[in-house]
Amino acid sequence: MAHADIGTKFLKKYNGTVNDSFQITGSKSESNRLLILQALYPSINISNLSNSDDTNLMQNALKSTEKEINIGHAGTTMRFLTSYFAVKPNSEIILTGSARMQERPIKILVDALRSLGAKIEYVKNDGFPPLKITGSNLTANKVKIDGSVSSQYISSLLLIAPTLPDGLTIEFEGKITSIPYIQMTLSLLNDLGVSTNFEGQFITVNPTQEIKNTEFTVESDWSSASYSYGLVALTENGKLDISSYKQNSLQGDSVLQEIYKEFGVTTTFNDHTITLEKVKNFTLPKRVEFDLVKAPDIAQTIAVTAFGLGVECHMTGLHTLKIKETDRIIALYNELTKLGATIEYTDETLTVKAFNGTINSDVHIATYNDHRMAMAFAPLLLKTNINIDDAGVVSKSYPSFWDDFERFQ
Ligand SMILES: O=C(O)C1=C[C@@H](OP(=O)(O)O)[C@@H](O)[C@H](O)C1
Ligand SMILES: C=C(OP(=O)(O)O)C(=O)O
Repeated sequence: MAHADIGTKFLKKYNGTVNDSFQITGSKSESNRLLILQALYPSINISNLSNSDDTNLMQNALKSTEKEINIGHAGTTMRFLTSYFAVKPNSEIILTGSARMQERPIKILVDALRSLGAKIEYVKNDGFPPLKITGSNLTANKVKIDGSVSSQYISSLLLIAPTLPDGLTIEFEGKITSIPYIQMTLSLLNDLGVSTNFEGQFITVNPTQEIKNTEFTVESDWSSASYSYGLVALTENGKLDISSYKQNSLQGDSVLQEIYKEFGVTTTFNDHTITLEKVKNFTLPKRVEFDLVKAPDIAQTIAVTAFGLGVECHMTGLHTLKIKETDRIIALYNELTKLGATIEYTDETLTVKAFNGTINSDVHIATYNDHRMAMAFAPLLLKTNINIDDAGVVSKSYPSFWDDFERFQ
């Protein structure tokens, strides 16, 4: 989908107010975990499943009878299916993905599965997809893994762990990254009736044949909500009602509620709807600092909000950003600089310097096949005319993003 003129269209219609309500699709993280669990325990029913590409790819892969399955750009789909197919009886498949997916490392997970007895071979480059996976019975029950690169490897092992004859004990080497995603996986297992224990550098999962709970409702996606926060933050007195959210979320990105207070956006729960509201005449801080090691997916949204408001913003805990849909630190540097920003970065930090000039207009924002680049920059349309290249990339997690966005008119 080419949306090169989306900025011009938006600005022609936008009448200066943001006041609306809409429903955001289900969390792709919860959805993709529950789909794997449903494939392992078929009595599970899921409602409010995500309509994202990544979740559709997961559903299609689980139904597929083909020898080769292509999961496109979907990281969780790739990582979770690797363990799933490694234990699927009588199966032999090639699991592949987009050119970018073939650059996203998977060795840590493959080594862990192989140490448990799995049969996995690299089809092209060692350490990267595509993988040839032959299903087998894994009988070992202990594995050591580096937890500092991606929590998706850990969640992948945890999802199959209760189906192993003796369950599984995972021992972490190094610091554990993106912990809320591991806790989300454990909570869903606990809801199913699987008993788990996470203490220090160890997680233990007990073997489970019969599950207790079969009904699951996916909460809406908090990472997708971040773009509504970004939009409201850039208004004078905007207000948005979005649903369906829970006060006790499994999603680490619900920390947005705290983070956006710093930009003058309040969050109020009313049943399952949250109201985001910009505080009138809010006095912005000069500088903010956030450690995003537990919420890496909202880094782009925050960087753009801070730039749009002229607030200096220093973010740490970003070491995983370079192996996501694109190298997100470089992508942010490139695109914010085009708009006039001064950016400093290292491998794990990014600073947007205070800015009080005029944002450059008629700039093309490149999106690098990264949904979050398109959605994070969109709120800047309240400030200036920009063109978001390849705007259809949003479908990876939030297919109706532009429909929701174009309502603020
Ligand atoms: O488990 C998950 O659902 C996810 C874990 C995170 O990845 P990392 O653990 O690689 O940071 C996150 O960035 C991704 O969007 C979704
Ligand atoms: C990193 C992301 O997804 P994945 O790793 O699942 O491709 C994301 O959605 O921001």
